[in-house]
Amino acid sequence: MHRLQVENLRVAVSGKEILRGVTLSISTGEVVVLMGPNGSGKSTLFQAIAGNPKYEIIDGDILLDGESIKDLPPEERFARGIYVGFQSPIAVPEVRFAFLLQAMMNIRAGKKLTDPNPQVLAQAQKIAAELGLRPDVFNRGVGAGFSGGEFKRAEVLQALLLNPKFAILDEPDSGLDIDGISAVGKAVMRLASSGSGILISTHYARVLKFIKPTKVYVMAEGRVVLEGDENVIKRIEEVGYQSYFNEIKQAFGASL
Ligand SMILES: Nc1ncnc2c1ncn2[C@@H]1O[C@H](COP(=O)(O)OP(=O)(O)OP(=O)(O)O)[C@@H](O)[C@H]1O
Repeated sequence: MHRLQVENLRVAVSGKEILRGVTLSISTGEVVVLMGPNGSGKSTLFQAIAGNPKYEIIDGDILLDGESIKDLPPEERFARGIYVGFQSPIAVPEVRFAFLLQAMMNIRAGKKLTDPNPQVLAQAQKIAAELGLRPDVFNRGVGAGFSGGEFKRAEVLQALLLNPKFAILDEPDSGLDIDGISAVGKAVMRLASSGSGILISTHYARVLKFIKPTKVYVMAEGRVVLEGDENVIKRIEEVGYQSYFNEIKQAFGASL
């Protein structure tokens, strides 16, 4: 079993402190859902875990199996088994999607980027069919004219191909049609049952139709303020964040 821990993480962007002490953990095989109002810091956390240098770690740590990875470059974190799918992936139209997938798998296997690896495309085509992703995407540039839903499916496809220790997916359900939500939800559960640890952010309880979380975290103003189970998601959907936070405060006298 592997464990990814975020400990009292404080992160600044452009000199502004956004994360103000985030603590959470994920083990392989778990499906952890991260919720929180707009601007609470979910994407910032994902960028910091990925190692985006624009996100300055002021304090705290990120540990993989007890070892700090916060000073490692993004590619080394990737090589160690952490895959992060972003909320708004960047298009790189000059690189064919099929080439990106082959390069990604080669890097992980310690091979040269350009080494031919025809099995990758065959496997990716199979996964694309499961995700309802049109096969012509492989011959297009990365993100070149991808619709919002195609972008999201392409991110999840990469996670399925890699079967990483940890797949961290920022709102993988946003912008997807009903079939897409179902396909992505099932894919996430399959990834977890094949041993990956999953951390996904979402704004909607509809994911619960397909995803059974082992744990739910809620962020507010740069911190994790609550940990619970899927009932937390259901209640937030019913009453909204502010009323939910008020209910918790009244019940437990907690400061959120
Ligand atoms: N480069 C930046 N400069 C200044 N503020 C930033 C920068 N990047 C993010 N922020 C701020 O950090 C806060 C957290 O943003 P973040 O995108 O992490 O939130 P989120 O929880 O993912 O929100 P959403 O649910 O809307 O996607 C926001 O107030 C945002 O405006």
